[in-house]
Amino acid sequence: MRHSAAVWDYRAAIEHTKDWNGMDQVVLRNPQGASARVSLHGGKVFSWRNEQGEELLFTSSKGIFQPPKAVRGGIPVCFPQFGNCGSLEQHGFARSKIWTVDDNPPPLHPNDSHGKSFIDLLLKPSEEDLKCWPYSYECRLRVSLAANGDLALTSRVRNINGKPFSFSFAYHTYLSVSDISEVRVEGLETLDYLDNLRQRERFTEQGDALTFESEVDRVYLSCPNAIAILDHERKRTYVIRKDGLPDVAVWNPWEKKSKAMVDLWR
Ligand SMILES: O=P(O)(O)OC[C@H]1O[C@H](O)[C@H](O)[C@@H](O)[C@@H]1O
Repeated sequence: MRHSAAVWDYRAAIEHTKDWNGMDQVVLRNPQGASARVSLHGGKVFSWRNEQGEELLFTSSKGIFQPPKAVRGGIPVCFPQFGNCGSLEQHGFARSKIWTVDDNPPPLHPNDSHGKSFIDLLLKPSEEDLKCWPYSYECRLRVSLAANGDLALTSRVRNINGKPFSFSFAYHTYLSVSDISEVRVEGLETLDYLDNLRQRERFTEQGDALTFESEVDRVYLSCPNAIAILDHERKRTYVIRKDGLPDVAVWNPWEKKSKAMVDLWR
């Protein structure tokens, strides 16, 4: 008896293109029509759409793309520093560097490859970069879009020459939500957090879910590996799963009078 099966060619689901500014970008698609767009500027996922074509990530309307500035929105990669806890620029330099595509990436695990498209991006220091941060590293970012539309980001940082260094790392994910007063975050209850609005003083979360009535800028410590963001108005729930990253930062700016998100960028 002969068997036949449709073979999923992940390469066919990847499109290399350019944005209006001439910057290289990569579009991943899944068979159901979901997509993710990744810019080589910053290695940033700046669009993630579901099967209905709805955008799931927020990008500032003032975020006109002008390298080397990082537009506020999408999923900026914070490396080798998160926030301003170090000598480097806020959130490190990775989000404003030009990454390259690895044309020969390690394959997906066979049990986890059906209908999945992915791209591996690499960041390595230039001679100029070494003057600011004198460590030889290779940062790999794999962005994958699954058959069910799930988006996954996986990073690996390699020390190239054995000279020790320490770093912090974060995915600064901007999710698109409706009215912020209709949003709640579940999974952070009872946890300790550092409040950036109070000189990083330590508090314990008291509510049964986090809601937003004013500006919030916190780092929750030692979080569970799944949290949920419920958007009641849109009837949409984002479940964020993580592995290997202990803390969760929650930031929502606030325009006091209009209760609208402050739509700024630097
Ligand atoms: O303005 P950016 O550099 O993009 O950073 C945006 C925000 O990032 C973090 O979440 C910080 O805790 C905030 O204080 C900061 O304002």
